[in-house]
Amino acid sequence: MSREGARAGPAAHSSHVGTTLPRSDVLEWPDYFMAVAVLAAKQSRDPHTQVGACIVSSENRIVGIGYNKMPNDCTKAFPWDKEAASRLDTKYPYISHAELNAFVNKTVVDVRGCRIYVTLFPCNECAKIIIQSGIHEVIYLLDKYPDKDETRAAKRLFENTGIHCRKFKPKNEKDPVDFYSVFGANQEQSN
Ligand SMILES: Nc1ccn([C@H]2C[C@H](O)[C@@H](COP(=O)(O)O)O2)c(=O)n1
Ligand SMILES: [Zn+2]
Repeated sequence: MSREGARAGPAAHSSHVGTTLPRSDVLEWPDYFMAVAVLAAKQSRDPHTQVGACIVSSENRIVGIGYNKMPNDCTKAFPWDKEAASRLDTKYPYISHAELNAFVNKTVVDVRGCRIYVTLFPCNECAKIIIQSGIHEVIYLLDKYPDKDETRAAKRLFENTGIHCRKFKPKNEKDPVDFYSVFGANQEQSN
């Protein structure tokens, strides 16, 4: 069917008001939400890894979006380095994670029963926020650091609390955005 919509023939027309059929080739919800997370990630100033998160209610409403960033007014005052003689001179103690920012930016009081779409598997600190806030499902794009203690601890926390984690699988044939663009060209897509 053409993307411009279609004219209903006499048979098809019987269950529709008017003569023009509604478009059927729309984005599936999961692809839409992960695309929003990817777009949010593209706002990140992290020179190495851009991360996005999108919290979604059981009624498929977006209730929070975030990306990894330095706290407000700290973008220039703190380092972006991954390595330094002291961890205090790296970005890690200062950066505010995408999941935390999505939670801070929430537009509803309560996110219990929501799910979160994230471009990177959550760390243990974000896992704690997810658990404490009552989010019950995590859909992630890439498990980039499966061997890091932060990831392993997050998995333990999720397993222990029954939070369902699953890898995102696009539903539409054509990606609405290049999902893996935030991870660079040669990123492994299987994990
Ligand atoms: N759950 C997570 C884990 C990490 N991030 C952010 C923190 C850093 O900005 C970046 C990871 O940097 P890399 O070690 O790959 O240079 O990802 C996050 O937002 N959420
Ligand atoms: Zn985190």
